[in-house]
Amino acid sequence: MAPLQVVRPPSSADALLRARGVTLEYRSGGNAVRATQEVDFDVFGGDRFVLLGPSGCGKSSLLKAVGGFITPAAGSITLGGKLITKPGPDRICVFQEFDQLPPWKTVLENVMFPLLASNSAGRAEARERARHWIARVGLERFENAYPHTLSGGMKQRVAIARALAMQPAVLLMDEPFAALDALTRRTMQEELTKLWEESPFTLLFVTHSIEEALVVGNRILLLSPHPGRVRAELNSHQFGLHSGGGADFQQAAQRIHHLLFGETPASHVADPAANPAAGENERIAL
Ligand SMILES: Nc1ncnc2c1ncn2[C@@H]1O[C@H](COP(=O)(O)OP(=O)(O)OP(=O)(O)O)[C@@H](O)[C@H]1O
Repeated sequence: MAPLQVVRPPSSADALLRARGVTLEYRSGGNAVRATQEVDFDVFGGDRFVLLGPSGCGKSSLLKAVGGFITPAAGSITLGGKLITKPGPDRICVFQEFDQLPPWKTVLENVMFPLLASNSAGRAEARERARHWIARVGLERFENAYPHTLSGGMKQRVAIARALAMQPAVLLMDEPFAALDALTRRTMQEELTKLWEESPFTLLFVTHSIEEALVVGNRILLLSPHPGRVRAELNSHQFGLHSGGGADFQQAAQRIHHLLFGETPASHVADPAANPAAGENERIAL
């Protein structure tokens, strides 16, 4: 195997979102379930940052903590230097479930709703912003449709329009395409990437698909199984929608698989002499 190169990320002082020593626990009865253990990561403005790992490693829990829905048992998460303690309109989440849209509201009403409910815009502005984003996701002909008349992919487009209309500091996505068929999933990855290319936003994206992580992300945090710990941080900006069949892409996917499920910790694979300051969690270029 060719030696892995250590990537030097921008200084963490410039991070928009910063997680430090984040341990997440759930209590049920007298027992505590530890979901993550001392997780560190930095997300910079305009990153497409992916949390990748096997089922149960705490990806969704980390997203919920960034969303402000759960509080770390230890450690902290800051956004723009401020400690996250509760949900806010600066962090909007798109989920996997198709029923995240109230069925009694039309597409237009669904997209307007959070803008109005959070007092982010008056009715006229909310309408204008909603129509803009509905058009950006290609649903202008469906403004007055109800969710039950839409396909799964169309419902996810509405959820994305609704989230981006809020202009969040970070868009949170929890396996948003996992319930779609393979072809639609690919299309949605393409559309999300295009939206980002047209006007970049900051994305924190959870998936357990290695391929999806490489296509969607520019940086990937690999988490080890339960409780989730940082296994490695990867730079994947060189891959995109059209690299799926390429040899480099396949090799990168295999390396990630090895890092996730192989026995050699990333810190042993990378050449520590190349970056003595990297510490416990190596940053690796694929
Ligand atoms: N509400 C909850 N109460 C108790 N335990 C929970 C709760 N939510 C998650 N857990 C536990 O926390 C751990 C991490 O779960 P989480 O859903 O964050 O993992 P994940 O990596 O997102 O998994 P998946 O890919 O399967 O969605 C698991 O062991 C899970 O059982």
